[in-house]
Amino acid sequence: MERRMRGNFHVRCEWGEKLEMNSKAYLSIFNMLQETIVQIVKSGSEADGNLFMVGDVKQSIYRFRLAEPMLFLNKYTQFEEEPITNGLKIDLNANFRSREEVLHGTNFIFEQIMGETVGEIVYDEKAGLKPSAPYDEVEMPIELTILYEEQAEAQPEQTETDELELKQLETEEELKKSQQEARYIIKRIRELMDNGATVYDAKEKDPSKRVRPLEYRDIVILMRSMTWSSELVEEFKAAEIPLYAESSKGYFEALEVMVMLNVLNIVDNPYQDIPLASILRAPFVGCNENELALIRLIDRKVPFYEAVKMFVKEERSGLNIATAEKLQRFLYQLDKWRNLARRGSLSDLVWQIYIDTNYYEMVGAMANGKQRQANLRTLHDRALMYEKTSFRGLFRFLRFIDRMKSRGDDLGVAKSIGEKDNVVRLVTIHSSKGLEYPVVFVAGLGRSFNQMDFSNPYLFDQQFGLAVKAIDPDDRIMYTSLPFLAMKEKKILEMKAEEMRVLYVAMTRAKERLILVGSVKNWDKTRATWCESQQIARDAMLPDYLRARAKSYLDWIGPAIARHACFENYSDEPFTAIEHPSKWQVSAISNTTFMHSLKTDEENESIDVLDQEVDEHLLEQLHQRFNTTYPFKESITKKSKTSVSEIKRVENLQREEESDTYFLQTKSTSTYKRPLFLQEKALTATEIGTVVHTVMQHAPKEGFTNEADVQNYLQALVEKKLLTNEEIKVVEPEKVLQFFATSIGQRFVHARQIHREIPFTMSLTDDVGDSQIVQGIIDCLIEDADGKWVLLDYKTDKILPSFSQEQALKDEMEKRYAVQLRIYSQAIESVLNLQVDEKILYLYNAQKELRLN
Ligand SMILES: Nc1ncnc2c1ncn2[C@@H]1O[C@H](COP(=O)(O)OP(=O)(O)OP(=O)(O)O)[C@@H](O)[C@H]1O
Repeated sequence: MERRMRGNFHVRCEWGEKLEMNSKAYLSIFNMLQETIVQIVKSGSEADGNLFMVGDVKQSIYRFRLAEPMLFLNKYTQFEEEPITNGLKIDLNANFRSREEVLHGTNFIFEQIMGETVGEIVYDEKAGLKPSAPYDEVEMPIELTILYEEQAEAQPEQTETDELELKQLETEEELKKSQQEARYIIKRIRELMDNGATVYDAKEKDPSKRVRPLEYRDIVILMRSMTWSSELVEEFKAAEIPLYAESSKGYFEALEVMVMLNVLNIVDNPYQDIPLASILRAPFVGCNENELALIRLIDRKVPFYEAVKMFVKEERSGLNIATAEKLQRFLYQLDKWRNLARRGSLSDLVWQIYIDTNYYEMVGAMANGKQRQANLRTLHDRALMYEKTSFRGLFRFLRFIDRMKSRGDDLGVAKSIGEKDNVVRLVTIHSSKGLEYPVVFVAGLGRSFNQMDFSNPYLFDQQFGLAVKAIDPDDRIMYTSLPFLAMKEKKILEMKAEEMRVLYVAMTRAKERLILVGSVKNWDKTRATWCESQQIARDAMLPDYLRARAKSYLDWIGPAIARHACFENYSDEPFTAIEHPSKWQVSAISNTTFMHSLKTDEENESIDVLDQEVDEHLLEQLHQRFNTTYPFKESITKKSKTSVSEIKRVENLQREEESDTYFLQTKSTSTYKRPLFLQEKALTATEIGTVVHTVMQHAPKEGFTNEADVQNYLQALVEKKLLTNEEIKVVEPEKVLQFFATSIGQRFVHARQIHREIPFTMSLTDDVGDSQIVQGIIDCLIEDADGKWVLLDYKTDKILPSFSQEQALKDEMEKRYAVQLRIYSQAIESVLNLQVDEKILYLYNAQKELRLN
C-alpha cells in the first residue's frame, strides 16, 4: 500500500511529527481504501490541511480495480475556486501536449457525448482541453476512417450475379476486420513515411532541429484489447514494418521457450519420448521425420531414448552414418548437461545450453528474433530467481513451471525492445495512460463493448450490494428479477461511462496526428443512422438514449461527426453543421481495396514456372511418383475380419449365381432380431431358420418316438424361454421326427460324440497371401459309431419343384454351400486338430441329406 501511495499520489503528508513524504498521485484512480488511508494520514481540514491531490476524472479507467470516480467528482463539486471553509480547486485544462486539431477534435466529440446521465461527468467549458503547446502552422486534421464491407447489389438477373460473386470468391481472399484495419494502417504509415511526414519537437532548444522526419518509433496503435494483436503482427510482418505488440500471454507457447523447456525436461529425465523427439527435430540436433522414423524402427518397443542409443551403436558404421553421428554428438552433450545439472547451478545450466546449442543466436536470426531472445533471457532470469528461493534442483524447477502452466499463470511475452528501438508499437489504451506519441492510430473502434460481466446470474455493486436472477425451482425457470434488471441497467451505464473515458484517454495520447479507424458492416445503413443526429438542435449534445444505447465507440463518434461540416460529402440531405474549430478528415473505404487478388498471384506464378528451364531429374521424379501404383491395391478392399456367411455371399456374388429363379431367397438381408410385437405377426425366413436351428441344437440325442414327443419337447423349449409360443408354431413336428429317420439322423442317434453350435475364430490366408480373421458357428459335429467325423449343417431353404431331380439339387447346393462347409472343416481341422471325413447338408424342408465333396 505504501508503494502504491508513493507511486500514485502527489500527497504532501505529515504523519504526526514523524513522517514527511512527497508523492505523486492520480485521484482519478482512487478507490475507497486508498481514500480512507489518505484521510487518516493527512492532517488538518480541507480548508487548512496539508493534502494535495491531482487527477483527471475523465481518465478514470480502472473501475475493474474498484477505482471510484465519484470520490473525485464529489470533491470536484464541493471544492471551490475561492474557498472559505472548503478545499481549493484549481482547473488545469491548459494542454501542453497536443496540436490544437487533436484537442479541438477531442472537445468536439466529448462535448456532445459526455454528460452526467450517460458518462457520469459533465464535459463543459472547464473540462474542455485548451491548446497551449507551441506548434508550427501545419494543419493536421483528425482522420476518421471507416472500413466497410462491400455489399452485393441486389440484382434481378440471378445467374449473372451468381457467376460474378463466384468469380469474386475465387479470386479474392476473405478479410477479417482486423486484417483490413491492419492493412489500412500499414498503407497510411507508408504514405506518411513516403510523403516525408515530420514530427515537431517543441522541447528542442535549437529551433532548426525542432522538425525532424517521422520514424516508426513515433507511431503507436492503440486498441481496447489485444484480441487482434496476432493478426496485426502477421500483417505488419508481411509488410515488413517492425511492430512490437505488447502482450501478457503466450510465453509458454512461444516455440523457443517450448524447445528449451523440453531440453531441460530431457536433461532431467531422458526417458520422455515426446520432449526427446521435439529436441531431435530442433535445429541444433537437426533430425528430420524420416530419421526419427528410422530410430523408432530400430526397436519399436523400447523407450525412444534407448532406441537412440541403439541406433548410434548399430548405425555408426552402417548406412545412416550421418544421422548416427548427429545423435552421438547430441548424446555426448546431453551427458555433459546432465552432469552440470547435478553439480552446478540451474541458471548456469540454462545458459550453457544456450551456448552449446547456439540456440540463442539462432532464434535471434528468426522472424521476431529480438522478442525470441528476450523470451530465452526471461527463462534464464526465472532460473536465477528460482535459485534465490530455498528450493533447489532442476526437477523442482520444472514442476514449478508445470504448476504455473496448469494454473494459467503466463509470464507474458518478455519485453524485448527498449525505449530507443525504432518500431511501431501496438499497445492497449490502458497501458498507454500517462504516455504520449506523435502519431496515434486508435483502431478497432467498431468493435462491440465487452458485456461479459452481465451474463452472470448475479451482479455486485459497491453501493447496492448483490442482485440475483430469480429461480423458480418447481418450474425450473430462471428469470430476470426487478432488482437484477435495475442493477444491470446501472452497471451498463457505468460500463459505458468507463468506456467513454477509455476513448478519451486514447484520443488524448496523440501529440500531432490522431487517426481513428473502425470497421462497419453496412456503410449506407450506418451513415443513414449517423445522419439522424443532424436533426438535433445544434447547441444540444447527443440525446441520452442515443449515447446510452451505443454498442461501440463508433456509435458515439459517428453521430457526433455527422453534425460537423466535414460530413457534408457523406450526407444525403443538406444540414446545418455545428460551428466548431475542430478539423476532421472523414473517409469511408471499401474492404475490397485491401483484398489481395489471389488469382493474379497464381497466374503470375504459373507464368514464372513456364519461363523456367525443365529440370529433367525433377521431371523424372515427378513421373515416377505420379505413376506409382500401390503394390497392395487388392488388399485395401478386403476386410481384416469377416464372417463365414459374408465370405459365402461374396463368393456367390462373384460367381453371379444368385439364382432366384430356382431358390426362394431363404434369408432376408436383416440379421437383427425384430422386436417381439413385430415377430408376432409373421416370422421372416431368417427367423424361421433360427427357430429350426434352436430346435435341432437342443434336440435329444436319442431323437423322438412320435410327433407328440416332439410337441412336448417344443413346449419344454418355450418353458426354458429358448423359444416363444409364436415361434414353435412354425415348427412342423413331423419334419423334426423325420430327421431321426434319415440315415444321418440315425448316425446322430448312435454317435459316439456330438458337438453342437461350435463357435470358432481363425485366420485364413488367401491366394495373394492376405490374412483375414474369420468367425463362424458350426451347427453340428458328430463322431459316428464308426469313429468317422461328420460335419452336419442344417439348411432351411425352400426347394422349388424344379429341383426334384437329385443331381440338380446337389449341384446347386454344392455351389451355394461348398465354400461355407469348406471353411468349417478347415476350422475344425486346424482348431480341433481333427480330420473331417464327411460334410453333410440336411435340407430340413425337403427332408433330405446331401453329402458334399
Ligand atoms: N507548463 C508546461 N509547459 C510546457 N510543457 C508542459 C507543461 N506542463 C506539461 N508539459 C508537457 O505536456 C505534456 C503532458 O504533460 P503531462 O504528461 O504532465 O500531462 P498529464 O496531465 O499527466 O497528461 P495525461 O494525464 O493526459 O497523461 C508533456 O510533454 C509535458 O512535458
